Amino acid sequence: MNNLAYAIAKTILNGFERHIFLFTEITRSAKQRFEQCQWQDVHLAAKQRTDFYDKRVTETLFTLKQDFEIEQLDCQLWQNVKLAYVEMLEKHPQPDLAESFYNSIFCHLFERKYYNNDYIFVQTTASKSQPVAAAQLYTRYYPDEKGLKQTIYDILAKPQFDIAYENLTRDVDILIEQFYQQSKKTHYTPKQMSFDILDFVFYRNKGAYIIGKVNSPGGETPFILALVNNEHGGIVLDAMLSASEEMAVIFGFARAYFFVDCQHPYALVAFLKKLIPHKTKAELYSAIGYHKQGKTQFYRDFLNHLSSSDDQLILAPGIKGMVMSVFTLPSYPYVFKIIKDKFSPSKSVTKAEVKEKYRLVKLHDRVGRMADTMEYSEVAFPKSRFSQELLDELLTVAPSIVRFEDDLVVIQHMYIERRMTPLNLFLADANEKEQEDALFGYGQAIKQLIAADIFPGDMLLKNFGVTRHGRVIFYDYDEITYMDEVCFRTKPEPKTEEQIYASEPWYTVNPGDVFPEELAIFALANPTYKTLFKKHHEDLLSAPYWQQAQSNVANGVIEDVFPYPTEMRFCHHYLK
Ligand SMILES: Nc1ncnc2c1ncn2[C@@H]1O[C@H](COP(=O)(O)OP(=O)(O)OP(=O)(O)O)[C@@H](O)[C@H]1O
Repeated sequence: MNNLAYAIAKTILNGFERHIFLFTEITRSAKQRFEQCQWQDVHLAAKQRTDFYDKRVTETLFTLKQDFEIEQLDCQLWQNVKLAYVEMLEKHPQPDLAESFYNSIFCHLFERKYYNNDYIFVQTTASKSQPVAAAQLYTRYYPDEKGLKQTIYDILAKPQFDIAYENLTRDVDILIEQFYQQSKKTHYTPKQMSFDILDFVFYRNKGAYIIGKVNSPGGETPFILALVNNEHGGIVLDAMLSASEEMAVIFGFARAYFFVDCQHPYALVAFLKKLIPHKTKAELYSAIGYHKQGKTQFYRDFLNHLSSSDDQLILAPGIKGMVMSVFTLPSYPYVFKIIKDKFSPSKSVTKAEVKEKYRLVKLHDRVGRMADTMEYSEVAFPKSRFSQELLDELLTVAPSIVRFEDDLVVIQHMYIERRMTPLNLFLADANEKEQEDALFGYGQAIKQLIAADIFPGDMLLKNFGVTRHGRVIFYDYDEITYMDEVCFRTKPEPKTEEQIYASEPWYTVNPGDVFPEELAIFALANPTYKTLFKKHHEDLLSAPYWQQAQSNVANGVIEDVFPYPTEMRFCHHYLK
């Protein structure tokens, strides 16, 4: 192997290792933030960590350009760089992530035509790595040895929290009862059971989660145990979830990423995939904070799906966006969103501002109410897979970023996110019970977003989607702002005839003024929807609710958002 290739490969690996070092450091400190209720710091750390990867890529590119004067691709040299890198990864604990980092570097340096396995890791070589297979991820407990309760105490003591549990006896009794109620597979004697518990606590927002499974002759019962801090120096077991749908919601694509101090994400993702089969590996990588790896994995999955399907990419059902053009592959549950070259006159944002808003959402706590997006550059699709209508549309609305290369359509920049059913379409097809649930969810989504310092801007029904779990999620980010950028007002009462019949507002309206009562006029014009919405969220139709939310945000109040139904909380068993 030539020395130059080796030196370049080593520089890239050094950049990656610095990334892992800093990522691990900030991830590890999540335990302390949980114990000490440092909720503002939790958000800050989440924001900072999401940015780490891009920062390390930029630094590494700088070093490479400076040390090796890289300009044009030397084919032989870079094939050797990849070989040297593969060799270096043989005993590496995170070969999968290191490969993605390599891809990021290469793709920043050279053109798309070289993005193949000679130069980058389109396909991974990581699964052959030994250390990953040997990773110690979980501890097996046998309740027969010390008794059921003591075993559960041992499991809960393992994280070695610096603060005590508020009332362990009470919580463990409820926990045992919950297992009994939720899963028949746990109806066995301690002698017949064992528990596999992941050695890492998952931290996110104000919660901590212990994840594992019960093994018994009846089969496996995967579960997630949610812990919260009572903010008076005690930890409380808050809920136990064992239904796979509920577990999937905890790992949902609209949540912030977990902080999990695991040095073997490849093995952890494989373990989680068995517990929550609904989730793809890509989603699980993202959920544990490796969102760039999630992106790599998503693209691999998507290429596989493309080669094993034959349906056409089409415009996404629903009302067309004024800023984004959105398309989808019916057989794949994602949408592809591109920013149009020109926006409708009613939109005053610029392309750069739209990108900035999407970035804000990536870094902000999404509180289970904003879809996560993956941002891609230079994405190539086979031209034969586009419907003519879609191709015509893209070339009309975004010619500057769509081009043809041989039989490919290459899109210079796009976002990819989970496909949902637009709320306006969902409501049109729903029965009254489903409509009520969805409108309840719509109001909840708005309440949780504003409590998390996100003013959604455009709250029309078409800007929200309904997931397959029935959750309502916001996905139109071009008008969002922080709460202190708006002024919530009540419309003044008209007094004179002139004012009553005025076709334009007779009072002054400043930029940033918002009249919450207008939500009922614009978003809820349909009287049935308005009535159902008002049943649960009448408060959202007047300014004081919003002003209170705004002042809470300004005072640093961070509300609890539980990623599970409130009726599952253990406190219902002892608080009356
Ligand atoms: N995740 C998704 N799942 C399903 N459909 C979606 C999704 N995201 C967007 N759409 C569809 O594409 C349309 C336009 O998307 P979006 O609201 O993001 O664009 P926009 O240009 O920002 O909209 P607006 O004109 O309201 O500003 C939506 O109304 C919806 O029909």
